[in-house]
Amino acid sequence: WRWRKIGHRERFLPPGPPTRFLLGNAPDIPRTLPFVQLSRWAAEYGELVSVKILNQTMIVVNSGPAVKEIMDKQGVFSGNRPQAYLIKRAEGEYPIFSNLDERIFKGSRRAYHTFLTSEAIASYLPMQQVEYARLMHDIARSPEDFIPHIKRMSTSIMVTLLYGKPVSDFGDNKHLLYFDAMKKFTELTDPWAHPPLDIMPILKHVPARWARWKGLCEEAKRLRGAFFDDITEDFEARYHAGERTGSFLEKVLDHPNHFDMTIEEIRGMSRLLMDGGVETSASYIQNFILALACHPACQDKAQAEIDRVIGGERIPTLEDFDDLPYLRALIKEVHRFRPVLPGAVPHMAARDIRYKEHLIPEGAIIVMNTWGIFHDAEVFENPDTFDPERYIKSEYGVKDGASPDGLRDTLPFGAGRRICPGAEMGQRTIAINTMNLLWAFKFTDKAGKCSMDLENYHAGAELSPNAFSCDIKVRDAKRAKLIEETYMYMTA
Ligand code: HEM
Repeated sequence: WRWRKIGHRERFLPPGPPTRFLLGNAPDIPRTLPFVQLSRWAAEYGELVSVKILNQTMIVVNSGPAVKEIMDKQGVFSGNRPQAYLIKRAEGEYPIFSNLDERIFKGSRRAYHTFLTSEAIASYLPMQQVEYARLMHDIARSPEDFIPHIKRMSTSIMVTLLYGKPVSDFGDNKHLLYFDAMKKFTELTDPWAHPPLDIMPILKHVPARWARWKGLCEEAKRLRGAFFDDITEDFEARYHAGERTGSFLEKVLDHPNHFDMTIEEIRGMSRLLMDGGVETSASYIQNFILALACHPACQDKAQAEIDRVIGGERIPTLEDFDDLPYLRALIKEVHRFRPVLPGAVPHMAARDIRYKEHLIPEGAIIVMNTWGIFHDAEVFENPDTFDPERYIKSEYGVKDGASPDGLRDTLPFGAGRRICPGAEMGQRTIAINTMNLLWAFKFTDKAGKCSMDLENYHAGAELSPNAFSCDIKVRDAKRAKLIEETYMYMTA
């Protein structure tokens, strides 16, 4: 009789869409942009929605207050991760899937808390400045390649932070290898593309000729190895020869007992930091440029502010950021309108969790619906309209009379015990690059082809615009000269 219950919603669960025998709601969740469907259900069923995928329960959290109560305040119960056999098979030690009580989770969080503090991040800045300067220089030289230039910058920022050497020192196109490997790797994270191995482990024994996923794991492992082996071996050789650049990994290896991690686990942690930091930052900056091209009035306003505060005689510095309220509003609106991780990264309940009249059972997957929260018409005026002014009118962008409870600037970076450990670093990369780009360039959609419609984004856990082109020109000759001189100075 237990079989007959598979796929059905238990009575004690929060409400949700009708289920089907065995499959539950699996057929109703689209493979592309699933968060749109989750948000429709949020509008229909409320701030907590339960979804069944075979016998697995998924709880979708759709409001700021619910995130605050369930994920932030009860973070110790809601901070585990669901297992992902395919990723583990391809990656080995990789702390994103570790649970809160595991040694590797504790060691890596300790490392983040020690070496990703505000002071530590400030100490990496001189190493990274050259990358920011190079991005402006590269875009000025070949504006049509702005997307590869952004990808190079974000890869290099992280390689420099972690391994103490810019990515171009490993070959001019090394960063493209990383993005190729990530493409295969993210295919493994598409839950609808593979058999449900985490729910039905017996499927792991299917012979390779009938299991496409086995070949995919091997391919992802090979491509990731082609990128990381080189960089890791180079770093370890330099480290053991006594070279010190002040990088994150050096600092961890200098204190082996403090973190209680094996060398394999430390290597896994640095791969995870790369994966956490590279594509997210690159996607955000592409989104930002697309927003400028699509909303020229917002671009004009941000540039007028930059010209007033900074002028054209010097390049912006981080200290300018606090004096640019419109730019800060624009950054927040891009995060709200097109969040890079619209469903964050799934958590799992370590035990039963109560919220109001609801019960989230132990073992349930918990999805923070960042998209749904940011597009809730009860909280945001015209949520489907791009409008940075909402963040000038109110700190969290909410409409008159709506409560900002549970909203915070770090919401796009997740929640609770798993909140993104690179949030401050990511915000800093975004602050510097957005100031620089607005100061340096005019972005124009001359062909009238730029659009932030969702159909121009690719599917997957990450919301990143499809490749697009826009006309990019340095704003004047004085700025062109300064860009060139700064780059020459930084690389001298
Ligand atoms: C635009 C930039 C970024 C965005 C939007 C972003 C967003 C996120 C989100 C939503 C999560 C999931 C949090 C959760 O489960 O509740 C996450 C996790 C993570 N991020 Fe970021 N992130 C960014 C940049 C970075 C950077 C620069 C780093 C590294 C320095 C980083 C490292 C990580 C790591 C290691 C995790 C996994 C944490 C864990 O499982 O315990 N991220 N990020």
